[in-house]
Amino acid sequence: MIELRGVSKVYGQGRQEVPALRNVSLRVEYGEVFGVLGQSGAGKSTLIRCLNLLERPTTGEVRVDGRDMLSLGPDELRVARQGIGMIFQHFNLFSSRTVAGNVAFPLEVAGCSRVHIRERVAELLELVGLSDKANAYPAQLSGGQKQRVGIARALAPRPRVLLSDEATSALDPETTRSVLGLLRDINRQLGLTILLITHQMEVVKSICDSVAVLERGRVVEQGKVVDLIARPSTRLHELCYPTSSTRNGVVSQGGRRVELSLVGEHSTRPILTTLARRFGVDAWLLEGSMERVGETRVGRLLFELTGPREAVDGALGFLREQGLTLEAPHV
Ligand SMILES: Nc1ncnc2c1ncn2[C@@H]1O[C@H](COP(=O)(O)OP(=O)(O)OP(=O)(O)O)[C@@H](O)[C@H]1O
Repeated sequence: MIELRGVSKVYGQGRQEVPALRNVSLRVEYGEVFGVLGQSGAGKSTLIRCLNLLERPTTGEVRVDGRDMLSLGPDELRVARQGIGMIFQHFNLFSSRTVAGNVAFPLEVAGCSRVHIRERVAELLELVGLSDKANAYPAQLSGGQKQRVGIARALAPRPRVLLSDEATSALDPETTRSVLGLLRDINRQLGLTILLITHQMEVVKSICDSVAVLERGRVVEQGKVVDLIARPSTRLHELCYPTSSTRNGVVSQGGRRVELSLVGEHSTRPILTTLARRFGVDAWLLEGSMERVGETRVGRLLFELTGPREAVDGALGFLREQGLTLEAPHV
């Protein structure tokens, strides 16, 4: 659906050159919610702007919905952009237009009839839960409501792709959750592909199917969110559990230290009790957490096993056989 191949973007010239993207390749499948996670200055805005060609890459290829974006002439590009909706951190609403007027705007630009516009606007306001605010002005709305108007406006021309530029960064945690929930519903109901850029791990955990981690203009990691979070050696895991004691060292029981990720069904089993019963080892819990990543429960346990060497080896072998993601950091 969206593909970047070897995309680089350098701003400025000569000694003023700033490389914002370095050889970025990524692939977003149809119907996915794909997150690009990165700190300030990582190149996220540049990346999203290279997708709809608000910024032209210095080198590389950009494909959106089967179109080679860099080969399009001005008219074709205008049509292609109608298939790409966008929402923004600061909403970018017209303050002099009502909610309905804001949502109607792209339809007016596209030359749609008044009747069609009226019907479509009503339908969209219902979708985002703002039917009762049609005649309000942006200044009379909360941040979350403003972003809902932004979403309705972006969806008006029935885009195939929605780009979200830090859409929840200016919102409080509860409003963030409700706007993310709306995006997830829209993704499911309309089969809309969503690419969002964010610096918030919570956003990735709550709605993204896949993620690319961007650091200093490079994609350092890319894949399914659950798979990456569950593997202790990944950057996403490290970002997700920043205070992990595996590296800092906690009070040791002198045993074999194990870090375990429990995904889905595995997270519901009494794993430590099983080890104790079956192998006669003691499991000393050092750290643990259980949370939702999208709709999957993902648990993380850090513990030490003590007991006779063969028993500990047996317990570790058992964990491996169970297909549990297992890492035994050096003690
Ligand atoms: N128009 C420009 N001219 C020169 N340098 C730029 C321009 N736009 C961005 N940059 C530089 O490119 C790099 C990436 O910037 P970009 O805005 O893409 O990052 P970002 O991850 O979106 O950051 P933030 O989250 O702070 O918006 C930064 O070093 C930035 O200073």
